[in-house]
Amino acid sequence: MTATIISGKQVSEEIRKGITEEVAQLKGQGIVPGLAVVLVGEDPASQVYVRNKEKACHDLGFYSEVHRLSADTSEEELLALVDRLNRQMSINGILVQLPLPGHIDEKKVINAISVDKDVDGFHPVNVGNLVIGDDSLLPCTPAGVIELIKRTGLEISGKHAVVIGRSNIVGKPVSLLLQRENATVTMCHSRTANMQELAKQADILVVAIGRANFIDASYIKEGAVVIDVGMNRLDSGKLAGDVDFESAKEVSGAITPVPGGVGPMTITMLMQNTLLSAKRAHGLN
Ligand SMILES: Nc1nc2c(c(=O)[nH]1)N[C@@H](CN(C=O)c1ccc(C(=O)N[C@@H](CCC(=O)O)C(=O)O)cc1)CN2
Repeated sequence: MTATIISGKQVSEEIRKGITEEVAQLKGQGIVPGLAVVLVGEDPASQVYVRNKEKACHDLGFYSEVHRLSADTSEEELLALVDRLNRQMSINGILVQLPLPGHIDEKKVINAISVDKDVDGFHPVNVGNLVIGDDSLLPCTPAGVIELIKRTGLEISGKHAVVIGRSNIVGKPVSLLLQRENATVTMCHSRTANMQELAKQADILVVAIGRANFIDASYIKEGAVVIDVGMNRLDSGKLAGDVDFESAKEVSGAITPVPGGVGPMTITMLMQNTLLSAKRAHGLN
């Protein structure tokens, strides 16, 4: 079987084109979506992601502010900045880049972000609305997974989806979103006894466990859609997903690569959330 390679880069470009057009229309009404990104410390990967978010704002016509704070910034100082951004009219979305240094309580910071500006979709109110199926800002990576499947023209409704991983950021929300799209969802995690047997029943297999190349062809049903959310930096410096791509592509019907699969969708969905938030702030949508 020759698997379709699902390009997150290509889907991302399509979505960004649509966002750029909408932003141009809003500008005609005097509305410019604004995103504030806050980075604490000098984590090299976080610095790259923040630069990419700043570039996305520039490319798509958003107003952007990047607040680069030193690693010894206190929790109080960070909370004061979030409070200021919550009240700043030109800002529609606030994102605090994770992970934060150990002396800062991540939960406290996320809870301090205004629910309406929480473009990461991490605030407990947005998470709760996702659980009960109400409208909310959706977490970017899980929302990106759903967009990727749908825009590739693959069916979700009525399919058996198996999600490997139960993190708050990916596994849990992606399971809820697949269920919302009428998939029947099975969740697996590190204590699941018969993971291989369950995974092999999946029409759609989403993997987010943080273990490089863990899932090979022996976990995959012939023709299944395989979505790899893993991003593991190997000693060689190369990036690897949680799925052994070379092995998995021999049996799957469609598969995302790493890099170039789910990753590029994360920032694009962030821009989409910021646009949505800006429209809502002006009584549109
Ligand atoms: N506040 C947040 N912090 C973090 C999030 C998040 O969604 N919100 N997610 C990750 C990092 N992240 C965005 O912040 C992110 C990770 C990866 C990519 C991406 O495009 N990956 C590329 C490969 C990039 C590379 O070579 O390193 C790909 O997979 O093709 C975008 C965004 C943790 N923190």
